[in-house]
Amino acid sequence: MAVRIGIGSVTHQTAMASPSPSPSTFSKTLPSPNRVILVTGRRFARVGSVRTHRASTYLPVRASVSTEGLPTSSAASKGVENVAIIGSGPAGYTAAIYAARANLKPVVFEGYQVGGVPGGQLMTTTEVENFPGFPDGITGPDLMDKMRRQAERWGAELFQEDVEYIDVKNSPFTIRSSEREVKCHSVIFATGAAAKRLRLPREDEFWSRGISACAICDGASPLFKGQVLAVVGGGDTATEEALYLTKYARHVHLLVRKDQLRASKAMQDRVFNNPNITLHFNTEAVDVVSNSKGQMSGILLRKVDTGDELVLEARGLFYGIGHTPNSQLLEGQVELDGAGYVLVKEGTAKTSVEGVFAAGDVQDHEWRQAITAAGSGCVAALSVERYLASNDLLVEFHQPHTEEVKKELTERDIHEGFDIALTKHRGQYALRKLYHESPRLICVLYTAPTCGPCRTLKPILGKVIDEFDQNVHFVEIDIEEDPEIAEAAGIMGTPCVQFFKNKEMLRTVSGVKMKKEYREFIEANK
Ligand SMILES: Cc1cc2nc3c(=O)[nH]c(=O)nc-3n(C[C@H](O)[C@H](O)[C@H](O)COP(=O)(O)OP(=O)(O)OC[C@H]3O[C@@H](n4cnc5c(N)ncnc54)[C@H](O)[C@@H]3O)c2cc1C
Repeated sequence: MAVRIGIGSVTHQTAMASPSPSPSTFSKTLPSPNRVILVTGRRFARVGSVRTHRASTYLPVRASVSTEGLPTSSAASKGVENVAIIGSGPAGYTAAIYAARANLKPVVFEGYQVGGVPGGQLMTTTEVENFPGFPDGITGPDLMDKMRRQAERWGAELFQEDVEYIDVKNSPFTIRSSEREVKCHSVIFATGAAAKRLRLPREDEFWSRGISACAICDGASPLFKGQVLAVVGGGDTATEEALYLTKYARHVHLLVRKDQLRASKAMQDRVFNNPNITLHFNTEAVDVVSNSKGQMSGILLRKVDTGDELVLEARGLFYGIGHTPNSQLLEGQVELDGAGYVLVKEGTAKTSVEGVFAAGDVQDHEWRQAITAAGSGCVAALSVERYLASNDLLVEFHQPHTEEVKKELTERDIHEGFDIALTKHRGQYALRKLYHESPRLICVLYTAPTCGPCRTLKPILGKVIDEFDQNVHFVEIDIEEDPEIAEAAGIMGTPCVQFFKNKEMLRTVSGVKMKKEYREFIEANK
């Protein structure tokens, strides 16, 4: 049923973002001096809120079509890429930066839903305080956005797609996602690991707001400093997390489901001898409880031997129940350890298969930090370069130098910039104008600056909108810049997409959904 909401007259003006193609050229240089291919490409000048930026892009043309009918990535020598990188956490993007700077033009599968979101685990956290170079800290999504832009700037080809199939038994290797197939001489596997969760009823509500899976990352944050905290688990991870948290917490409770610890004897002794840790055996967490301000205030516990339930006062709950490496695609092809971590030769990124390298948490059950993942991504990319060169497989791609044109938006741009003929817009001024004047279906994306999934959704939705250019209008609303309009539209969280037509609200879609869901709705309502 259609719902009507009122978006009144224009009260505030903001800038618009709209792509305008301008012709340019780029060259792709192959090793032999007489093999230089010049191709006319396109660059897009974007008018953002403060400046215009010209970025070089590779030609958006697919070189060939695979036997399966899927497009390949852009042209490489005989359709075989130097390297495919799977994963877009710190390991994947660092590998992409190094490989791109080595002129390898890496193809990066950033992922979409399987094994995390594009940008990896840090997209799910707020402040990152320990990544070098950011003395005042940086939010996880901002850090990953910077890494992504750096990879893109040096020429990495990025696809927000999950890899569904890999064949590294036959050379060249085959990587297949839902949308394309790539043949490549080498692979960097950087698919990370997911912290195991308890799936408590209110877990999503308090994730990063009281519940965490990383004491080293979050223990010192103001949310937890000086508070009573709890850790779940009985192995080395949980005991280590509990001991680490005693540096910052007022007191730490260790919740163990069994009647004993699984951790090493040395760790057990350290826990038993620490007066700031209270052990609770035969105890499981059932849910978290909150106070009247909506903050986490305790944990509902159940004694597994008696069934008794009680609330333990605590402001934080840390999961120390292990991680699951995202290595399923390599099962049966590359050697994994008992827990599924990719085995690499010590001190290298080399796996049991030549040309297949692994980096980051998927091969590291011990350190699991952004900086160690980034470091191993660097090692993997440099190893790929050596591998390709020593096997005479390396094909170099050179990007032309491009200048960045900065333009401050003037008041006049803002007043006169609105053009209903353009498809993509930004801000409440544009939304109000379109709401009243557009005959097209209007797709509104509500975002927030610190929302990681918003950054995942933006390019995805952008591509779908491009498919329906002229049939749809798109507006992005930053709910911090335009709180009134978000409130009027009843937005409770971001990302959120609303569709309007003829002043009727047709549908609200919360969170990040598969591309086809947006595509099908637009197709049916355009
Ligand atoms: C809540 C939280 C807070 C943290 N805070 C900090 C911190 O403050 N400091 C710190 O140093 N570390 C922190 N960490 C740890 C840090 O995030 C990880 O160590 C780091 O992200 C590992 O990087 P990675 O590149 O190996 O993998 P990930 O970041 O896990 O990225 C894996 C990537 O692989 C992709 N992927 C998976 N499967 C597929 C597939 N089939 N196809 C395509 N792509 C796929 C995913 O989409 C993702 O992009 C935190 C972790 C969590 C969970």
